[in-house]
Amino acid sequence: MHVLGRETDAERSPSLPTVRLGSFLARDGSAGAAVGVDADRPHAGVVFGKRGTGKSYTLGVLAEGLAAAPGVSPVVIDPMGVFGGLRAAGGRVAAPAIRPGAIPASAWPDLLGLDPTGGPGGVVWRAVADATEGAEGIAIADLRDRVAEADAPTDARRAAANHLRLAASWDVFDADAPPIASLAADRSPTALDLAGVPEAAAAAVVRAVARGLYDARIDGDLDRLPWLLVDEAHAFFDGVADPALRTLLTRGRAPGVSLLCATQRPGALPSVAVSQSDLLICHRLTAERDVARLAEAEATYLAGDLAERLPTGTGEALVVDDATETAHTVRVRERRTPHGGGSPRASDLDSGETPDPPHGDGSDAGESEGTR
Ligand SMILES: Nc1ncnc2c1ncn2[C@@H]1O[C@H](COP(=O)(O)OP(=O)(O)OP(=O)(O)O)[C@@H](O)[C@H]1O
Repeated sequence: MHVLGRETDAERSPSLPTVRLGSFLARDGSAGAAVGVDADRPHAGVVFGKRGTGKSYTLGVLAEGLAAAPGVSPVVIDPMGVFGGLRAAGGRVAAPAIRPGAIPASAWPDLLGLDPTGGPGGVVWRAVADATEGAEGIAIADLRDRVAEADAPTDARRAAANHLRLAASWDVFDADAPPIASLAADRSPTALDLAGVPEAAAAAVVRAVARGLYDARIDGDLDRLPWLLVDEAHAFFDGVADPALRTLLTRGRAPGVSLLCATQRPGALPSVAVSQSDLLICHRLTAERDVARLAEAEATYLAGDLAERLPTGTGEALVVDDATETAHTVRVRERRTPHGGGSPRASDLDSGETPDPPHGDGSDAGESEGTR
């Protein structure tokens, strides 16, 4: 098997943790040798592709494979709620829950859409800083108590309290939330279902999880090597999650934390996401800005017209392997667990409905199943 992200080490290679990705795709469309992804060492990677070309599916293939690999633990950020199928691989789907103290005081104004330099933003910043100093298990209610006692104008205190009330309504903050390291304590994959969670709250969750996994490895609280798989990643590089994701990209490999970002909008990711990635899996892309981001991999072996080289079929991808400095076309294997993405098709629905009577047969159509 050709293993992406692994320096050639022919003797040990077959026994090292590897995730099966698919097969090489020959020019005539036939499947060639098996292709895998190295799971022995930590990596940073991106999965790109237009809508419907197979990004989430590929992320699911990787999550399944990681769930079967020794010594690692996949955690999936699932903004669309499509990774429930991982339960069939022994995985769990968790509602997001983070401690308010997981977001640093300096990031709270931004999280609440407040100006950090003064007024209500300043009141919130101080309240979080004071409340979290030397204390754990802080609840949003504690922060509101601090705000009420703050030495600040009434208007600023009232606005700060209102914004904290809004944050409480997101239902992601919980003073008793389990430590982030518990998400990656064993090999079973965890999908954090963020479907329907407000954007700011989802960003807070991603920040807390990315930073929490990193800190847990640095502090020696996590035996396994976590892999954070972020679907729709463009949504998280533009807000409070950004610094934590950048930390994983630039410094995650030293403590052993991997990051895989999937997006249909590569152009909306920062350059560092591509320049720091040693794994690049690219399904079909057409927008110039997105192809340009891919070109920033600055790999000479990618020279030529990239858009031309991208395969067109669903589940087909160009993979760029930094370790061996090669680019190949692959067909991603089929999932072993159910995939929740893709658009619904009317022909897949088993409605049990009686077909409509032929037009003009004179019968009283009455109230049909579909209109009740
Ligand atoms: N490797 C594959 N093998 C077989 N079918 C696949 C493969 N990859 C994708 N598909 C099919 O294509 C559909 C779309 O894939 P997927 O949901 O991953 O798209 P996407 O690129 O994530 O789109 P979106 O941006 O809408 O989330 C899937 O539901 C699945 O049926």
